[in-house]
Amino acid sequence: MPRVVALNVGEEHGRFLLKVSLDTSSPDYQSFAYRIIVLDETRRYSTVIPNSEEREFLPDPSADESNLFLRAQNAVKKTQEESYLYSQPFLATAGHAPSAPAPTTIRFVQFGNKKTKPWYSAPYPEEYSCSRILYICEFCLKYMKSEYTLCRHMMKCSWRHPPGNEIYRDGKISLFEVDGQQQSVYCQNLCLLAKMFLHSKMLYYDVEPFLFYVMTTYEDCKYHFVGYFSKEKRSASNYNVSCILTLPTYQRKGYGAFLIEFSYLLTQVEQKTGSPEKPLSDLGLVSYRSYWKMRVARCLLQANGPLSIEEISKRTSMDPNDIISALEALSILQRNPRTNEYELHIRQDELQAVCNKWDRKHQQRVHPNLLRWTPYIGEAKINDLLQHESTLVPAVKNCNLNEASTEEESREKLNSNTYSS
Ligand SMILES: CC(=O)SCCNC(=O)CCNC(=O)[C@H](O)C(C)(C)COP(=O)(O)OP(=O)(O)OC[C@H]1O[C@@H](n2cnc3c(N)ncnc32)[C@H](O)[C@@H]1OP(=O)(O)O
Repeated sequence: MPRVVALNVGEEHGRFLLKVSLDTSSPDYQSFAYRIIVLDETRRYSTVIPNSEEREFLPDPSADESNLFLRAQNAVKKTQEESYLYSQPFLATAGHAPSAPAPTTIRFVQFGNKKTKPWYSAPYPEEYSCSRILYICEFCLKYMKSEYTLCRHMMKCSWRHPPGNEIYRDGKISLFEVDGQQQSVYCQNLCLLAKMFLHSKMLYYDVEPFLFYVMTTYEDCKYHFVGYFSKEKRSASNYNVSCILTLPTYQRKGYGAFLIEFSYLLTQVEQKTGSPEKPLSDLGLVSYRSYWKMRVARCLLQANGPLSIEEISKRTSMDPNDIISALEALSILQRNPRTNEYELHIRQDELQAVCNKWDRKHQQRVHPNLLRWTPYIGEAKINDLLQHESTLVPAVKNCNLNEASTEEESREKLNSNTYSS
């Protein structure tokens, strides 16, 4: 009888399975290099992978294997109960996230044609958390348990880009703005995906107050997902990024820096200053520190007169605290030990070196003239503006008053008049 050397349990297509790798040194199995046997609830071997025609060579399971199966089945049932608890949305959004990561058996994520190992567990529904490989459609972000389901889905899925407005395009790079309120399922799926690469992420289901900026690369007539950042529609704390992610397969290619630069461009258009939501992850911190250093160095190099931190903040849209941290990182801000006062020690060649290094590493830059975007103002504000506009344009107002019976109709008419002219 071959010796069991490894096992893995899970549920597939409603069947409870035990996958066992066998020691192939047994004489009966000499011709087999490696195999996985799937034992089902009836405790009979039901499938042999990879060559199902070799099934006839397999003996019935031994008592040991059957016991192993029962023990594993109980263990998995317990894990499923726990993972169900952690997957409850109210726990995740009410700030009661578990201190330990939720139990999961997901070892790989198949995203498009790329397979990645997740870094952390995400609260996918229990039947998905128990899959060894989670299959995700790279366009609509629907998650599935088997490759077969994904193949069937890909034949039907007509999405070829994120469900929002394309607000930036530069060659193959595009950015789409997706509203969490209008595309809640897509955005929830995006948050679950992000959770697999972020330890501290808390938002999974309450996506309505956020806008999502999704970055894609265009290839084979499709927009392939690269990364994204989310942003509160109205942030009381002046955060301009809530969560940022580059898919691991695209990391360390400059896309993260591009997304950061893009987020500051939006803040600049809004005529505000902003900062990323805290706490930052380790990777978030390295990426932001590197960007802040370059941005402040460039601002100082371009200055042709005295500059205050407030003025740097205005020019860069950065929060003053982040500017101070960048000045310290550039060793510009120093405390005079004699006077105990802070002084700026600027060396142009060092600042230039910082900028040159950044330019060499980050070929893909954000070009503000390619942005097609107006800041989010919300439906209530649009209604206010429309009302205000109707008092400013008497001709349109008269036309509406004559023809429209309700306020809503008159707004619709005003809209169609404004756009058709
Ligand atoms: C507000 C928040 O959301 S904080 C959470 C941030 N997000 C995460 O932690 C999710 C997982 N991580 C990620 O998605 C990515 O690592 C990101 C988004 C943080 C960075 O994306 P990337 O595409 O890798 O960024 P990019 O290639 O532009 O590199 C940015 C800088 O970080 C550095 N960096 C990126 N990854 C690493 C790494 N693994 N080790 C060391 N440095 C790294 C780069 O060297 C670069 O520094 P440089 O400008 O001095 O060369």
